[in-house]
Parts: sequence; structure tokens; C-alpha cells
Amino acid sequence: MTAETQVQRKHTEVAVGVLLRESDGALLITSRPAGKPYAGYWEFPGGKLEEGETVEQALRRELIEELGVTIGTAHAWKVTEHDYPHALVRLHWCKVMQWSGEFEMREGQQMAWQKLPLDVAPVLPGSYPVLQWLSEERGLLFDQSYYEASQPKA
Ligand SMILES: Nc1nc2c([nH]c(=O)n2[C@@H]2O[C@H](COP(=O)(O)OP(=O)(O)OP(=O)(O)O)[C@@H](O)[C@H]2O)c(=O)[nH]1
Repeated sequence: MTAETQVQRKHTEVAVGVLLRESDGALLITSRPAGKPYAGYWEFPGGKLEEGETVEQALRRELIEELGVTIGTAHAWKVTEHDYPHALVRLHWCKVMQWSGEFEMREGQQMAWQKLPLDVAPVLPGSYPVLQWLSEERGLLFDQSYYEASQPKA
């Protein structure tokens, strides 16, 4: 092993929210704004933890900044990792059932309340496991290829 391969990449810690609408179980997804890696891809709302923040604090701050809503409790759910060319991310997934305020896309992104399977694509690859778990919870089949960039929607 060379010195280069021994270098450990540092994880970027990310808080991500699965907002679930009580009336019909729909979940909220948003598009990544222009200027960020994977611009235009669909994702769950969230962002990077800042120094000294807990996951819940970071998620609450990000959703105010990006969507203009204040969340209630963020229920810690799963932790996943994904190695992108731009970053090695550790994603802290939370389920959120309560929020207040009006949704306002403060970064020029799009939002959509969606049932599974989603009818938008592509989705960030780091989010595929969560779509799989959410599908399994609902007794639905999960087909990753449906969400990949190369798959034109029917
Ligand atoms: N928000 C969000 N990030 C995700 C998801 N899935 C996933 O792999 N990521 C990755 O997690 C990282 C989140 O970074 P971000 O760019 O959204 O965070 P941020 O808003 O704090 O960014 P900034 O401070 O650069 O503006 C990105 O590398 C992104 O590719 C997801 O579903 N939602």
C-alpha cells in the first residue's frame, strides 16, 4: 500500500430530513440548486453540520435556510455513507413528522411531495438506500435504475 492510499479521507457529516406528510404519507423531495455538485438532481432536504452542531440542530437550521420551515423533533433513523468524487459523506437520516411555517424555496430549488415510487429523476446516488428502505416499509419493490441519471423517464 502506498502512502497515498493510506491517507484517510475525512467524512463530511450531513443531516438529512425525510419529511412525512401525515394526511397521505407523501414525502418531500427537493432539487439541488444551480452551483452545487449534482445540480438539478433530486434529494431530501438537509445539509452539512457546522462546528459544534448536533444533527437535529443542523437539520433545523438548514430547513429554515433552504425551505423557510421550522421542524419539530427530528427522529434519528439511519446513518449511511457515500463516496462521491467531491466528498466522502456520512448521511444522518432523520424522520420528521412536524414542522411549522410556509414552504418557500429560498435557493431557487423545486420541491415535490411524492409517493413511492417517485416520479422524478435523477436522484442523488447517496439517497438510494433510503428510497429502498422507505419502499420496503411500504411493501413496495425498489428499482434503483429508475432513479439513475441515464434512465429517461417514460
Ligand atoms: N441534502 C442532501 N444531501 C445529500 C443527499 N444525498 C447525498 O448523497 N447528499 C450529499 O450530502 C452532501 C450535502 O451537501 P450540501 O451541498 O447539500 O450541503 P450544504 O447545503 O450545507 O452545502 P453548502 O454549505 O456547500 O451550500 C452533498 O455531498 C450531497 O451530495 C440528500 O438526499 N440530501
